[in-house]
Amino acid sequence: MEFLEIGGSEPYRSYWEKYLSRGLLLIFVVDSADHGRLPEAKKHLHRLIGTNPVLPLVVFANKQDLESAYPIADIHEALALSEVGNDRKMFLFGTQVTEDGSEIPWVMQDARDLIAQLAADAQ
Ligand SMILES: Nc1nc2c(ncn2[C@@H]2O[C@H](COP(=O)(O)OP(=O)(O)OP(=O)(O)O)[C@@H](O)[C@H]2O)c(=O)[nH]1
Repeated sequence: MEFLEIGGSEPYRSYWEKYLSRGLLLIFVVDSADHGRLPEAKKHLHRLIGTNPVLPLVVFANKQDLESAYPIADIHEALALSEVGNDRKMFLFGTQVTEDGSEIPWVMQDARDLIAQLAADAQ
């Protein structure tokens, strides 16, 4: 399985749609503590998934270790995930990673298994 990580900053955004058309699923990572940018993340997410009505979507609400992080329910609301529709498989995980990557939380392992399954189903 091949993963392509495309940065979220402005200069990289033009690549999103280009590569998405060749992808088996979309993994969209947001910073749960960056409250100010969630509306922008929501806008881009909905624009992206609007190009393919059935592409499976996995959202990582990352940085859950930070005190200021929005809980999952708030991320769900902020990204308007209830508007994603019933034709698409959609999953939302609260995630966090350690700085040196030494610990892989169980939720990441579950997410990995799910992603592998979704990719296999899409092939
Ligand atoms: N506390 C905490 N910090 C994190 C977590 N994940 C990433 N970081 C830190 O956030 C900073 C930015 O991480 P990047 O992954 O480079 O940022 P990014 O937003 O993905 O950058 P682009 O790929 O350019 O969009 C780094 O200092 C990471 O160590 C997390 O779960 N918790």
